[in-house]
Amino acid sequence: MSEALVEIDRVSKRFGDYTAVTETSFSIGQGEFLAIMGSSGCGKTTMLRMLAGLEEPSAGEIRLEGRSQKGLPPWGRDLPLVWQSLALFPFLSVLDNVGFGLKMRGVAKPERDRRSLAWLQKLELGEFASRNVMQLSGGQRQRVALARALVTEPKVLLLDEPLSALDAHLSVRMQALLRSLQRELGITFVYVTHSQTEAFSMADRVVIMSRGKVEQIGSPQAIYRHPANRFVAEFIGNVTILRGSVADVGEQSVRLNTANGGMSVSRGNFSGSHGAQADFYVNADQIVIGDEPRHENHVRARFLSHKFIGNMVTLFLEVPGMDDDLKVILPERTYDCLGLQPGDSVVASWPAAAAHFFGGAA
Ligand SMILES: Nc1ncnc2c1ncn2[C@@H]1O[C@H](COP(=O)(O)OP(=O)(O)OP(=O)(O)O)[C@@H](O)[C@H]1O
Repeated sequence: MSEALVEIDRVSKRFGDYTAVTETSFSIGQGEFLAIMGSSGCGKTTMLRMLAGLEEPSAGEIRLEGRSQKGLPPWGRDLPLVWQSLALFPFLSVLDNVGFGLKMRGVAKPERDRRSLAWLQKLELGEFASRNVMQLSGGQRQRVALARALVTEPKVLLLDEPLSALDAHLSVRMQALLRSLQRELGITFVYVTHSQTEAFSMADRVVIMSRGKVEQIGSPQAIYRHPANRFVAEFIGNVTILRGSVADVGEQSVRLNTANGGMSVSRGNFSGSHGAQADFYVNADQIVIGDEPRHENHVRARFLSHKFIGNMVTLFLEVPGMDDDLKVILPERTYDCLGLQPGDSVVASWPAAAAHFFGGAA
């Protein structure tokens, strides 16, 4: 990670008896695009509001460029917040909405208008400058909100689900715009979202939170391939979790006895010993389906159902002795070639390299 711009140092937030964020620490790098994800109510927005100065931490400290932000009001920070509801002023023109932050900072009208117009042009909204914001489309308003936040040239931009009210097509366009803008400006973005697609397509690193705690921080690839624990694996949803007792620890792989026979798992930095119970996960996109086993780990399964995600298909297979369905992700074409019908019997197989222990990636 690049040099830390923001440090969240053992920060907690309590609302009465309820702890929304529990002693959380992580740093955000200069110019980084950081996405925060997690189940509903896990404390994402509270974290963002503390960064923005809309809530004070109950304990711990937030530092920007090494300076404590304690007691600083939102307008005294370099951390503006753009959120889903936008909060544009309906009675002001587009230009005056964008210039509002500059007005609060005492910038004179001609300079304010010059800078606001430059941002509107950058976001392809120049022709709408004199319009009332209520006469704009959802996507245009979203860009006005962005221009309003960026006009003060903040060090960090905080975004709370800014695209959730947009339709899928517009959301994809806005994702591309946000990403290129962030790269071009070199501004640090902290982006709260429910959408894995948004987080994984835009962010340099993703923070996964659950019940006020950070479960994992890492690149989208690292989180996708090596979830740190059961929560992250289930949240991301691209693996099947299995359990077995250790039969043999080899150099490259570990042999386990499971309810479905012996299975080999990448050893990574696994340190358990013979007889120990261990959870492991199998990556859904590394499982092969056919009539015969093609890899050393294999189970006979019954095809239950499928779900399209873009041009990939997730298959759900029932395997006797397994608590959860076995998930398999295939390209749509491969799935079509298989011609599967619900109830069909198949063999699913995977190499040891497709199976890992939690937190065990070498
Ligand atoms: N002002 C408040 N007073 C009391 N409880 C609050 C307050 N703000 C948030 N909470 C509680 O803190 C927890 C975390 O809320 P937060 O809004 O940060 O969650 P979130 O992860 O952003 O959720 P969502 O994805 O649903 O928006 C929730 O249980 C919420 O009810």
